[in-house]
Amino acid sequence: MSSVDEFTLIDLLNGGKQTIAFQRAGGVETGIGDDAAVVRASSDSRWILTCDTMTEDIHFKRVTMRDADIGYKAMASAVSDIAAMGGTPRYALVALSMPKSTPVERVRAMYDGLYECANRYRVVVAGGDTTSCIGGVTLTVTVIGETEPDKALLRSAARLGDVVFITGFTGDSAAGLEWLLGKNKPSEEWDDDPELKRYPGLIRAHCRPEPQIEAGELLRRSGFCHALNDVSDGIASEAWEIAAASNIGIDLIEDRIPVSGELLEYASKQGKDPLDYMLYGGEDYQLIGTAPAEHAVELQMQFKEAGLPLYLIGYVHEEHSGVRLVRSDGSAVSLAKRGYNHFTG
Ligand SMILES: Nc1ncnc2c1ncn2[C@@H]1O[C@H](COP(=O)(O)OP(=O)(O)OP(=O)(O)O)[C@@H](O)[C@H]1O
Ligand SMILES: Cc1ncc(C[n+]2csc(CCOP(=O)(O)O)c2C)c(N)n1
Ligand SMILES: [Mg+2]
Ligand SMILES: [Mg+2]
Ligand SMILES: [Mg+2]
Repeated sequence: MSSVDEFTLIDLLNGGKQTIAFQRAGGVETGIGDDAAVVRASSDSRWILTCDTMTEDIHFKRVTMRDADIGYKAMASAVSDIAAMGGTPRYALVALSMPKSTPVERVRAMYDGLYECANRYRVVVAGGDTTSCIGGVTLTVTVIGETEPDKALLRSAARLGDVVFITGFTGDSAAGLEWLLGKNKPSEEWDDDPELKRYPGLIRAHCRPEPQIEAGELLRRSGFCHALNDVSDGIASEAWEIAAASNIGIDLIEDRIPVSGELLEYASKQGKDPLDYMLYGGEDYQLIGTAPAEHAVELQMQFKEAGLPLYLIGYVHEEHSGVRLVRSDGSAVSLAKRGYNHFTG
């Protein structure tokens, strides 16, 4: 396994040409390769299908998340992939695997968090599955969302003449994770430690991410959005996915990428560059996408009216493929397709 990275592995799992033809005949309009699949539901509706897994020691530890956060984030990360398609989440199925020794109170707390998130985004939990397992707790949340025909916002839709936007701060979650791992304190004891109250925004970003459903729906309804992705693996990795799927290049302008005050403070205390967290950290669940430059101001106005932020952080480029970072002095450096990768990271 060590020689296969996560993305190469997924490419090996698409079932080959016959399966793709079978998927098309079955009404799958967008299959493996985007944040979620798009499937014909009726003449005027499309289902959006996605699932996301959170597993102990890979996505969370006792020292990085409270039990209620684990359930909340499992639901939030799956809902986020519906936002990344510009869809409206409707139903969820939840698969839970846990060791026989797991205290029932722990599971209860996880589900309190999971339902809190589901209620907030109006997702109906319609069922699931439960098994014992060897090892830690694993939660897999499948979400079914909805959109209109030809309205799903795909990674492959970026065009020359587009600007690149993002819906909010990135890097906070990765910094929060680093801070919590450094503290190494079981979450039950966080309240007793005043030090842990120093970066509430970073901890919130890591433990209670906010999937950008409202922004995704606004982007869909505006009719201006071309490509869209949610930031689960870091800006660099997600921008690369858009560039590769759309066959274009992307330039990100360093000074335009929004950064939170807490991340600036935290990174400077650690003697680190905040950009490392922003570009390569992941689990931010903001939306990054592209829209035609001539509609950028109007799109920003619509976001302003809705009380939502939208930052223009770059543009689509034809002179290169991949992603570059334009620094303050005007120089452009290639960004590695680096980010969180389950099998190489
Ligand atoms: N084991 C698998 N079998 C079939 N398809 C898969 C499998 N794992 C992932 N996929 C598909 O591959 C595509 C990319 O999946 P991936 O998990 O990288 O999505 P993402 O939204 O980019 O990232 P994240 O998991 O961080 O949300 C999706 O279309 C997904 O449905
Ligand atoms: C204890 C601990 N160590 C590391 C991380 C970081 N991490 C895990 S998965 C992932 C990418 C998104 O997941 P996926 O691609 O599965 O959606 C990231 C950034 C964490 N959250 N907890
Ligand atoms: Mg995604
Ligand atoms: Mg995934
Ligand atoms: Mg996801």
